[in-house]
Amino acid sequence: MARKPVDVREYAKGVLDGSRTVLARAITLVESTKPAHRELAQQLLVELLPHAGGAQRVGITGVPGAGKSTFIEALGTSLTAAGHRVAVLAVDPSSSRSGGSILGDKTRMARLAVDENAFVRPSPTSGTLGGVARATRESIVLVEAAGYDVVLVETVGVGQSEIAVANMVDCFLLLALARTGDQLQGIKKGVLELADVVAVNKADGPHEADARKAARELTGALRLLRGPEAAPKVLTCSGLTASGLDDVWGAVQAHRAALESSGELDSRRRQQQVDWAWSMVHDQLLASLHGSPEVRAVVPELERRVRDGQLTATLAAEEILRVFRSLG
Ligand SMILES: Nc1nc2c(ncn2[C@@H]2O[C@H](COP(=O)(O)OP(=O)(O)OP(=O)(O)O)[C@@H](O)[C@H]2O)c(=O)[nH]1
Repeated sequence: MARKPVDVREYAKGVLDGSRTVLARAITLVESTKPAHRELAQQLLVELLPHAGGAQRVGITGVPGAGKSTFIEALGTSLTAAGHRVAVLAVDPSSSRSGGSILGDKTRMARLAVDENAFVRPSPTSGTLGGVARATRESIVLVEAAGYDVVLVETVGVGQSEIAVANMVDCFLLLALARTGDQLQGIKKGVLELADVVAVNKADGPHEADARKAARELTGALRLLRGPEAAPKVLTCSGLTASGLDDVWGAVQAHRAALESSGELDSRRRQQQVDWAWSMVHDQLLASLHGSPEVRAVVPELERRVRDGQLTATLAAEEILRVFRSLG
């Protein structure tokens, strides 16, 4: 077993040399919330940033049961067979509550987990969505520096985590399911607005016709929602039989090529960095507000008075902010 790296240079060298053990440890470092680790992690990221940015970053979402792990396993193995190096990361804030990650679990991607050209990492399991998303964003830098040229970031299609993932990738892929009667059931409008490519999954055997019908309906719905120009392409595929995966990957690449030729890829990534900085400011301000004993001392009473109609929400917010600001 490799010796544990002790300083930033050693970490950086190990990552750049493609050591999986050091890469795994470096990710653990960026996931840590301990101040000493945070400082070391930031130094490491500064060191590795010049070597990052080379991968195709793809977000993958879908409701639980949409077949994300089967799809990623099939797509990932076909990409490694074609000579790519594939990293799979995940954003699953529920894992911080349950203590166990439902996404990116190695046992769900048995073939990819033992593929020497793939690196599968479960979702970080500590902290808020902001914290989990930060760790995953920083892990993208690490896996890119380690030479992975495709980064797949998986997220479960419930809650705010899709927005976080859409903001860290070049292409956001939605895996949908055919559901007779109500094809849009379970897919939130917000996710339809974020998707760059949509694939109706499990288009195999007796489900194939339903999947094609769902794809047509989704195409119509997306044109209404986003306009004919901006509406993403809707395809059908099966993670189980691997049919249609080439087309889905083709659509992901076509989307990237369009972004690249218009110069938008670069500006999108730069804007993502700015948004990321601000989202950390928001998270940290809120965390220090909620963590302050002075604020906590006044909040229950203010909330009670708002609930009872004795105080307006505006005045309550002003009072909370006044107490927070007075702390200097
Ligand atoms: N027919 C068919 N079944 C599939 C396909 N992909 C996955 N399944 C089945 O659907 C179920 C869920 O698949 P997973 O790949 O675990 O799905 P997931 O979206 O990761 O699900 P969660 O882990 O619950 O989020 C499993 O029973 C799979 O065998 C597919 O392409 N076709």
